Amino acid sequence: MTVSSRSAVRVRVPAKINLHLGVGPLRDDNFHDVASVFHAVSLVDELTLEPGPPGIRLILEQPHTGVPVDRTNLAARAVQMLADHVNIEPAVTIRLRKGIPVAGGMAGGSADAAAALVAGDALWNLALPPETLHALAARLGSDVPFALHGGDALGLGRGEQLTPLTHPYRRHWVLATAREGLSTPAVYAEFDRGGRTTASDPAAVIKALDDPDPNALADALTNDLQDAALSLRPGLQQVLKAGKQAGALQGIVSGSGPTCAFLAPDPERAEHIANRLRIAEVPGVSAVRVAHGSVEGARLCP
Ligand SMILES: C[C@](O)(CO)[C@H](O)COP(=O)(O)OP(=O)(O)OC[C@H]1O[C@@H](n2ccc(N)nc2=O)[C@H](O)[C@@H]1O
Ligand SMILES: Nc1ncnc2c1ncn2[C@@H]1O[C@H](COP(=O)(O)OP(=O)(O)OP(=O)(O)O)[C@@H](O)[C@H]1O
Repeated sequence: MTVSSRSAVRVRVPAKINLHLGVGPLRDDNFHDVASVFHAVSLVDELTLEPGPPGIRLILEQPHTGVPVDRTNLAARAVQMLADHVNIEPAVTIRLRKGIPVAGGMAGGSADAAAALVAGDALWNLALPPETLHALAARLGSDVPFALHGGDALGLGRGEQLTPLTHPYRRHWVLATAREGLSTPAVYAEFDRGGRTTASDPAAVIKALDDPDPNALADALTNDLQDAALSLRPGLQQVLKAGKQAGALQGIVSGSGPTCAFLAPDPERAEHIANRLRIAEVPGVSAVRVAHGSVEGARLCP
């Protein structure tokens, strides 16, 4: 198919934290049913898509070990899937600037896939309905649909069946990223070895989102994968302890980890906690960053 194409488009896409991650038993398709409360935070990747030579070329704007630059990159896979869907031979260059930690439990690759779908839709003037983009996103990965939508949402099934959760409150976070990533399948496999069969109920976190008091949310934060992540990376116990000592209301492993997310009462105290954590120099922590949520999902930059 021949398409009219713009010169270049740029998309910003956020990371996620799971405010609640309830995990059920392993399904026949080797995924787990989850009850996830997703929360998009202001740590972003930027993806630019521009016309290029035939094929899909990917350029990382800063070198990143662990991020593939071939067709296995989730952004390249998303562009290919979109092109196949509308019967286009792609001829594009993807430029990726990563602000989301790699293999950090913050859905960085998923974010790039969502950004690539939005960028391809715009570059090729497709104007696909949101349901089509959502369906393509779900085929790319369980966290990809949420990266398209952003905000706060309950995710059921593999995490791809989304119900938006609306509330007026901004939350303040300190994120301690790790020097070394954790593999999501490895954390789920460790969870299976634990033999747990009942997923935690997300009701308390959903209720706490409607409460202006951040202590309510702090008390409700839950991650059924946390013990598995801690068993694979025992040093995270020390990170969680250091965040609490630095003044966080609560600390939690983000998704499959190893990033730890700490809830702060307000922006000033988030900065203060971040500074104290930096000074503490906890082993294994590569960076400490402040973020807020929720923020919107993958969106074109003006
Ligand atoms: C841990 C979370 O980030 C929480 O939001 C997600 O559940 C993981 O989502 P994701 O990285 O998009 O995962 P996918 O790319 O769909 O799947 C990668 C692997 O994670 C495991 N996986 C993922 C999602 C799910 N509901 N159950 C699983 O068991 C499976 O081993 C799967 O092969
Ligand atoms: N665009 C991408 N950015 C980062 N990693 C990618 C990308 N495409 C593919 N990958 C591969 O995916 C692996 C997981 O990276 P990612 O940053 O998505 O992990 P994650 O944030 O822990 O995922 P999640 O929270 O969704 O489980 C990486 O180790 C890398 O091999």
